[in-house]
Formats: sequence, C-alpha cells, structure tokens
Amino acid sequence: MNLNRANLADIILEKLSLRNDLKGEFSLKGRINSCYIDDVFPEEIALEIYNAFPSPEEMAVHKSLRENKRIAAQMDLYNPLLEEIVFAFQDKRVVKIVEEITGIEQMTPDEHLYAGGISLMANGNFLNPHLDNSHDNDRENYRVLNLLYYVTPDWDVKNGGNLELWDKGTKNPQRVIHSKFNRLVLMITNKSSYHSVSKVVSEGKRCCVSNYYFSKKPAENEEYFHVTSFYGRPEEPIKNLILKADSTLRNLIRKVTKKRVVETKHIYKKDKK
Ligand SMILES: O=C(O)CCC(=O)C(=O)O
Ligand SMILES: [Fe+2]
Repeated sequence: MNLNRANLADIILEKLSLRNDLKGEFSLKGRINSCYIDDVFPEEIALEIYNAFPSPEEMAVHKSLRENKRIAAQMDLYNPLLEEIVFAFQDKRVVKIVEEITGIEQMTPDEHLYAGGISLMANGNFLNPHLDNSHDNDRENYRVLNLLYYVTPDWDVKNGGNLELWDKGTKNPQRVIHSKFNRLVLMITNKSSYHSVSKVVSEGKRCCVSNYYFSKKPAENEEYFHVTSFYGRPEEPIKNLILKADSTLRNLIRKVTKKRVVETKHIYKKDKK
C-alpha cells in the first residue's frame, strides 16, 4: 500500500468514527479535557512510521531547565512518510471528526508546524510541566488542541517518557497517560492544561508525531494570552521559582511588544530548497 496522507487519513477517520465513546471521555468534568485511541493504524504501518524516524543526531536539540528533547519541523529533510503522517492528521475530514469528538469549533490545523512535527526523547530526556503558548505566531488564533501520536514499539510505562496531565495543578498528583505504541492522545490546550513528559529512564527512543489545531475562538469562555510557561515538578521547588520567573518575564515582554522579539525557528518553511 502506498502510504500517503490521504489514505493514512482514511484509516484515522475510520478508526475515530467507530468510537462513539470518545466524546464522553473527552469532556469528563474535573480534569483536563482529553481522550486517547489505541491501535490507530494496523501494526505494520505504525512500525513503518517508527522506522522512518531519523536518528537523534539528525534532529535539533532543545535543552534547558525546561526540557531536554529532540525535535524536527523541517519535515522534507527526512523520510517522506513522516511528512505524510504529520499531514494526515491535518486532513479536513479528520479535523471535522475531531471537532465532533472535542466539541471545539472551527479548528484549523497548523500547516506551518508552528510547534508540531516529530519529537524524539531518549534516556534522561524530559519535558517539565507547562502550559502551551496560547496563540499562533501572529497572535490571531488560539492554540486549542494537541494531537500526540506515539509510535515506539513495546514502549513500557516503566520506561518513563509518559504524558502527564496535572488535572489539579502542578502541586497535586498527576494523571499518567502511557505513551504507548500506536496510541493517539487528544488533549485540550487552554489556561489550565498543565502537562509534562516524565523523564525517560531506559534505553530506546520515545517517538511522537505531534499536531496542533488552532481556532479563532478560545477553548474556554473568556479571552486570554500567555507564552509557553514552564513550572517545576512538585519535588523541584527551586526550579519552579526559576521557571516561573522566566515565564513571567517572557509573558510581560510579549504582552508589551505584542509580537515575538526573536523570530521562532520552529516553523516549517515549505519554500526552502
Ligand atoms: O511529547 C508529548 O507527549 C507532549 C509534548 C507537548 O507537551 C507538546 O507538544 O505540547
Ligand atoms: Fe505542551
């Protein structure tokens, strides 16, 4: 089978349309709106996607107190299947059914991969608790949904690298979503969707295909603006102070300047070459 974005989208669509329980799960009260779907693709396709991932050395390192991971947004540098799978999640039909599941209206996918694409986390890598940036680069649309598709075969929950949702804030226990092979997570992003990735504590690479959807309307009842804001884990009080000061300062600068001071590099420039 020729795996292009249209026939990959066909499979996603079929899978999602069989699950009329997702809508209820996504909107459960008292937690960050989220749900997951297992066995999204036939196993051999999911494996092929995993095998298409570049080696860690071919990806950009994002390393600071906030995070340590590898990412790639310039998708045309890699195996073409990766670009196909990223954009399969942007198919109009997929967006429509995801709107039905989440109840979030008028969503548009992020074709410039403002923050999406592929990511890879190896031993020792982590992503501290954070709120995603509230808007797109031009501050015209709200970032409202994350679609995270995990593709590492046999990834055990004990390996770490799991998605954590801090339903009651970062001072209370988190809900762990195992970043299991062939699992797609849909997760709202709003003013209180604190999430993180626990430290990877084993060999191997935790690979994720990420997509973000935007909307003119916020995923809450009121308007808001914030930059990506990081926090310490409950056992990291000092780091929490440093990260909070850092977020507060960047927020302030952005609120005053309205636009980015430094142009983001993490954008898929399609006319490059
Ligand atoms: O890799 C993950 O599971 C989560 C990544 C994340 O926080 C994000 O993409 O906003
Ligand atoms: Fe995030």
